Amino acid sequence: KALPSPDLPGLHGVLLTALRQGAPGAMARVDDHGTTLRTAVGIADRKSLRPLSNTDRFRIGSVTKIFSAVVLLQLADERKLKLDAPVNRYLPGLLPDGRITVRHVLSHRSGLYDYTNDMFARTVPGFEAVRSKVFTFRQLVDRSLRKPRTTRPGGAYSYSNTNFVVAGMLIKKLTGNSVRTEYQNRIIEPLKLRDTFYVHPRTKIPGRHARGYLTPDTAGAALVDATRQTASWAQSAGAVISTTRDLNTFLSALLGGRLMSATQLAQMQRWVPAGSTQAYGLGLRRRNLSCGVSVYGHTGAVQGFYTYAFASRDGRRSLAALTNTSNNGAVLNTMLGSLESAFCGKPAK
Ligand SMILES: CC1(C)S[C@@H]2[C@H](NC(=O)CCCC[C@H](NC(=O)C[NH3+])C(=O)[O-])C(=O)N2[C@H]1C(=O)[O-]
Repeated sequence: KALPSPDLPGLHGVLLTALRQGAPGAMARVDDHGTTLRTAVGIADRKSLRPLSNTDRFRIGSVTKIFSAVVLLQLADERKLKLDAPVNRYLPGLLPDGRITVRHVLSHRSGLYDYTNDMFARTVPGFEAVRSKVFTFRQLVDRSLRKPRTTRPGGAYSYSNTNFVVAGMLIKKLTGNSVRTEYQNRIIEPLKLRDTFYVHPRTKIPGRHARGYLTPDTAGAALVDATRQTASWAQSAGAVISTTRDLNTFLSALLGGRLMSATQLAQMQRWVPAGSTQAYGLGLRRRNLSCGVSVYGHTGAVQGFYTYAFASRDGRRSLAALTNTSNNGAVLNTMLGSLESAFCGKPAK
């Protein structure tokens, strides 16, 4: 069943609402069976007032989790990894519970506590305390292990960045390479993602980019320029930099079956409930939209940037949307409307 045509005026309206709610800028790109629609409002830089553009690079936050999941599923195709094997088989002694499997980790059912809950309990002080820090994967996992598990292994979905730090450790151990090398070799180069980078722990976003502005917890307080950070608190859970075009190329390739076997793509889409209109697979979210269409991708929230990156089941239509603010629930919720405009078209009269 063909999707309704994308509603570009509606999409533009969503972005203008995000501006009214405090985002300096917002943009979106829809790629639909070879046709591209773009829209951008507001500014990339609050000092120079340069307008935001879809050519601007930005931090994609947890959309990074799809990159990590793709690498591990390719390793499963190469028989270097079994999804239902315990993590401790590959990383002896890492986790205190030998029952936690790779699948549990990639579907947020490991029960591993999310260390960012404490790290960012106070938004700006938490960010300032880590923005220049470089962490090892082990240090991040150790922070998590100081707290009790949130569920038994294979229990209910409970989102945790710790899971995708463990995913990064698995990538390093199973390939002998850095996460950066594996992203480059398996995703960025094959798909020619010219504006996609993993530069951790360098703090600069390479080339032309949007500046990102963190909204403080105190209402009315000035936005904090969060553009420069190591993103070392996130790494394989959230440190990739990209653009709307590259994210659409990536998601179209993924859902079009060009990044792994059909068997592994099916594994990636074994869903567990994750809220009333959401489900989670392996590093992949499914969102059910008001028009009955389901879309597949991930959201990202990293200091200064909110990202939505989703595609249709066959990958032939994709949307990437960005606002250069974060810690602003109204904006995050408003931007959900970009999915409706892109995949459900004009609302019924
Ligand atoms: C579930 C999410 C939305 S949050 C999760 C991950 N981002 C983080 O865990 C960072 C949270 C702190 C970011 C910060 N917020 C605070 O400090 C609040 N005190 C801000 O808004 O800039 C990501 O990205 N994921 C999104 C996802 O996966 O969809």
